[in-house]
Amino acid sequence: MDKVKNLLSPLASGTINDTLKLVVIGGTMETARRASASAWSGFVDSFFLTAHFSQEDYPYDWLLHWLSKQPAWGRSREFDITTRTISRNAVTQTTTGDLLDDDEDDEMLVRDHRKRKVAFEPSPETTHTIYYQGHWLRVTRTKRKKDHEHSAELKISVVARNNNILKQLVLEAKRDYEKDAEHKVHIYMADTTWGLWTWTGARQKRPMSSIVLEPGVKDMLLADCKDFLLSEDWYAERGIPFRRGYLLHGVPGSGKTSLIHSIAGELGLDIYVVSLSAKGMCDNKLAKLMGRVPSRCILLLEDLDAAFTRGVSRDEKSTGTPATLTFPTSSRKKDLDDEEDSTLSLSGLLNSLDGVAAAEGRLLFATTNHIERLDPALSRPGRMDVWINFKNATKWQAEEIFKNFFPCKRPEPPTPLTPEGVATETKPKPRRKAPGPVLEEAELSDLAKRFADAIPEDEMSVAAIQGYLLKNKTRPKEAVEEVAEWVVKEREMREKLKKEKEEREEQERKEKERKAREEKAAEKLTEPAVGQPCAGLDVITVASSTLSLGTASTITCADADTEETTASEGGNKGEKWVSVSSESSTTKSTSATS
Ligand SMILES: Nc1ncnc2c1ncn2[C@@H]1O[C@H](COP(=O)(O)OP(=O)(O)OP(=O)(O)O)[C@@H](O)[C@H]1O
Repeated sequence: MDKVKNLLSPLASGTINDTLKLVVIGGTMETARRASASAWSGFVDSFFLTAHFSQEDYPYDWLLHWLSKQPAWGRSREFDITTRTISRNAVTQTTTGDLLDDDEDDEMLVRDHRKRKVAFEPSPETTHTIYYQGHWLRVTRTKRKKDHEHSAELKISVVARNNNILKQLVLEAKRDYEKDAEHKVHIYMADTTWGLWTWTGARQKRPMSSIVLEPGVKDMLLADCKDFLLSEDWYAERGIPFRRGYLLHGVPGSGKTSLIHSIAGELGLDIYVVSLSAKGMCDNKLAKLMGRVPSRCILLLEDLDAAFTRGVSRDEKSTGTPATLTFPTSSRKKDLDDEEDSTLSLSGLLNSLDGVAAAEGRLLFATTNHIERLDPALSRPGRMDVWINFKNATKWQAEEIFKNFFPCKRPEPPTPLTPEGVATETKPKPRRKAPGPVLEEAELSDLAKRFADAIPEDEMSVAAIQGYLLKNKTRPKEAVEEVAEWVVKEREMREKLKKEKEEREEQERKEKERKAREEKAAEKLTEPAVGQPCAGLDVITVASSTLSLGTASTITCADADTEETTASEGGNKGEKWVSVSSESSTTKSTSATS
C-alpha cells in the first residue's frame, strides 16, 4: 500500500498538477478545433451535390472524353501529360504551349517535325475546377481498390439546389461522345493489371472500299454481321446463345486487322482488343474482362495461336499429366499457386468465351497467322462460325491497290437538283492537295495493269506491296518501272531472313538439347535420400518388403508416364543399386557394385 502511495505522490505535487491542466486545456482546444473544422466542412459539403462515375461504366468514358475537350483542363495546375492522344478531337497543345486544333496541328507537324501533339489527362487524386453553364464543377479522378480489384473513379461535385446540372452534363458528354463516334471507331484495350478495359482512343473509320480482297468476301462478311445483329429474337427462340465468331487466318500483312476495323466503322461498333499473350493475362483476368464486354461490340482476340505457347494446355490438364512432375515443398507450392494464378489456360479461355458472364450480342473476331496450331475446340462452329483465309496478294489485288494508292482526275459529280429541277449552285469543298502528280484515269489504269503484271501471284503480302508504293508515293511511273527490280530484291531479302531464322532455330534446338543433357546428368548425380521423393517422378511406393538387400529400406518410384518402375536401395556410397519392375511383377534385378 505504501508503495502505491509513493508512486502517486508526485501527481499530488504542484508541477505535475500544472502540466496536467495544460494537457487537458490543450486537448480540449484541439478537439474543439477539429470538431468545428469537420462541422464547417460538413456544412460546406452539404451544399455540394456529388456524383461518382466508375471506370466500369460508360458515363466515365463519356465524361473523360468531354473533359479532354475543355480548355480549362489544359490550364489545370496538375495534370498528366501524354503524347498518346486521347482523341483526335481532344484539346491538344504543342510543346510551345499554344492550344491548337487538329488541322493547325497537322500543319505544324509538317512545318516543324519536332513538335509533337501533347494531350492532357486528369491527374489522379487531384481536384480540377471547371466552369460549366454557370456552375463551378469540382472534378477529381481517383483510383480505388475494392475487393482486391483496382479501378478508377471520377467524382464531380457542384453547388446546386438539385441534380439537374449533373444530369445535363452527363447527357451532353454522351451526345458529344456519340457524335464523335459517328466518324470514329473507339478502341478499348484489355488492361491486364487491373482486369479492366481501357479506352485507348478513337480512330477515323476506314472505308470498306480501301480494303482490297477477292470480290465478294467483304460483302459476304458484312452481310453476315448485319444479319446476326438483327437476329436476336431468332437466337432467343431457339435457345442458341446470341454470339457469333469469325476466324480470320492467314499470312501476315494481308488485311485481317484492317478489315475488322473497317467493319466496326461500318456497323458503328466499338472494338475491345485482347492480346492473349500479353504479360499478366490469366484465366481470372480474362473472365473478368469478358464479363465487362458490352452487349453490342466487336471483341477482337489477336494472335490467337500465340497464347498457348507458354501456358498449360487444356489437354495436359485434363489428362492429369502435368508438364513437370514435382513434389512441392511449401514454398514451391506457393510458387505453383502463383504460377497457376498468372497462367492462361485453354479451358479458361473457352469458359470465358462461352460462360454465363460472356456478353450476348457481341461479334467475336479472332486472328491468327497459324491456324494449324489452334486447338480444334477453339475453332469449332459455335465458337468460330465463319472462317476466312487471307493469302498473299493476287495480281488483281496488286492492281487494285495501285489504283487506290495514286490520285487521278475523276469526273465531276453531277450537280444536285432542287425539288423544282433546277441545278443548285454549290461551292465545291476545298480538298487537300495530294502530293505528287494527278494522273488521268486511263493512264492510271494502264500503269496499274503494268504494275500488277510484274507482281508474282500469291508471293508478296499486300502490306509489302503497300510499303513499296509508300516509298514511291509521288512517283507512280517510276514505281512501275522499278517494281521488277524490287521483286528480285524482296526475294533475296526473304531468302536471307529465312536462312537466318533457320540458323537461329538450329542453334536454339542445340542449346535446348545441351541443357536437357546437363539436367539429366545432374539428376543422375542427385541420389534420392531414403524416404524422400525422387525428383521428376510423381508416384512413390515404399516397398521395404520387396527387397532385402542391405539394411536400408527400398524406395520404388513409378514414372507416371512410362509406368516404368525402379527401386533403389539406400546406403552408403559404393553400395548396391537395384532396379526392379513394377511392384507386382517380378524383380529384374541388375545389381551392381561400384
Ligand atoms: N487486303 C488489303 N487491302 C488493303 N490494305 C491492306 C490489305 N492487306 C494489308 N493491307 C495494309 O497492310 C497493312 C497491314 O495490314 P493488317 O494489319 O490489316 O494485316 P494483318 O493481316 O492483320 O497482319 P498481321 O497478321 O501481321 O496482324 C495495313 O496498313 C493495311 O492497310
